[in-house]
Amino acid sequence: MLMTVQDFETAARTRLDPVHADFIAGGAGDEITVRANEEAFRRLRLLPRVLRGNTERALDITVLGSRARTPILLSPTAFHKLLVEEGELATARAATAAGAIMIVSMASTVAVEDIAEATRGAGEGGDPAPLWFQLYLQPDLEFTRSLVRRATDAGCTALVVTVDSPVRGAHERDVRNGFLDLPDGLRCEHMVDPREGGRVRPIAMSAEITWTHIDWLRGITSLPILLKGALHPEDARLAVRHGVDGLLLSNHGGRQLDTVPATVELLPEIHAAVAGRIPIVLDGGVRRGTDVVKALALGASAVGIGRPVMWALAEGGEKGVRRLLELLREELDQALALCGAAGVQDLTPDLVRAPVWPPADASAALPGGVVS
Ligand SMILES: Cc1cc2nc3c(=O)[nH]c(=O)nc-3n(C[C@H](O)[C@H](O)[C@H](O)COP(=O)(O)O)c2cc1C
Ligand SMILES: CCCCCCC(=O)C(=O)O
Repeated sequence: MLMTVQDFETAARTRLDPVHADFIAGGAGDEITVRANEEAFRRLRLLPRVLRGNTERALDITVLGSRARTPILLSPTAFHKLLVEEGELATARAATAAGAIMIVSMASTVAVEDIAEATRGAGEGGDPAPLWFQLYLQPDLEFTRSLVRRATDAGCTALVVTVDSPVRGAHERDVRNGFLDLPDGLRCEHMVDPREGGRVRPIAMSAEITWTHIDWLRGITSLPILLKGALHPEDARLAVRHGVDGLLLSNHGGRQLDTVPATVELLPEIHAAVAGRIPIVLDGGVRRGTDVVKALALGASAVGIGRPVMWALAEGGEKGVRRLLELLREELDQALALCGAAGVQDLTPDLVRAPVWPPADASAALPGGVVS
């Protein structure tokens, strides 16, 4: 029975090629950050309010003009056709059924136009859930401009620019497994270049990209721009100065620079740096409704999930992802109820505790004055 995100992973692993399971689970280097993301959520404690009389909870959000029925969005993940034949079409239908924002990866195996088409009429009242588009800025600016135009024309309502990848992280599992390219028959649909007779370009992860490129992007689009992967508070402040509309606080699920901090640990500092001027979405290690509550209480406007969607897609295609999103919604609603909250807007930092035990002034009272 699939009751938790962990159950989806366990079930998916029985069906998946172990090489593909490693591609999903893996991270960079020693995978210290992969583990840190989940551990950091586990370390935090919730301190609920009581007797608040909230019989129903509001889970809906509006972020950068995009309305969603849940604060849990689908972070961009590559290559869904590795897992099921329909690939991103299945994911997108499930997202729209849940009223969840899906961020389409630039490395998706279905084109954004087809993904948008698949979501039409599939949402509540016929409205599709919002689609956002993730970009790795390519040094070939004309090619990047054509991608922005495609995403805009397809109806995407925000651009998410991944900035943590001047080079690709060291995915040692993939190297050991020899998983260095997509199998025959699959391709990154957005990298097909009509100017070059339909050649499929490699995705450039380029160290040439600077804030000047962000200014350039700001100048060619009126869509909201979020930066994904800026972790330093000074870069968060620079993002605001460069006209960026939001941050996706992410360490790429531990797949880029290993040993960076867990995102939820950075959240208070980043929240203070942007000082409410732009919204923050957080991803990395979100596996439970209580994790969503913790991130929102600490200042995130929404959270993203990456691997859980991949496991659910591998386990059961569109149905699997639908069930996953329902499950997380149920967990979130229950956690809100137990916190005494009427909805996500009621979540405040005082509901979260990072335990330091024993407290400094109490340690003298322990037997022998020992600090454990
Ligand atoms: C298999 C896989 C593929 C990913 N592909 C992309 C991608 O194409 N673009 C991107 O910006 N991030 C990508 N990410 C990172 C996710 O967007 C997200 O930051 C991360 O998965 C969140 O952590 P979580 O997996 O612990 O939820 C990928 C992650 C995984 C696991
Ligand atoms: C060279 C293709 C890279 C696809 C990007 C996928 C990604 O970001 C990941 O973490 O994997």
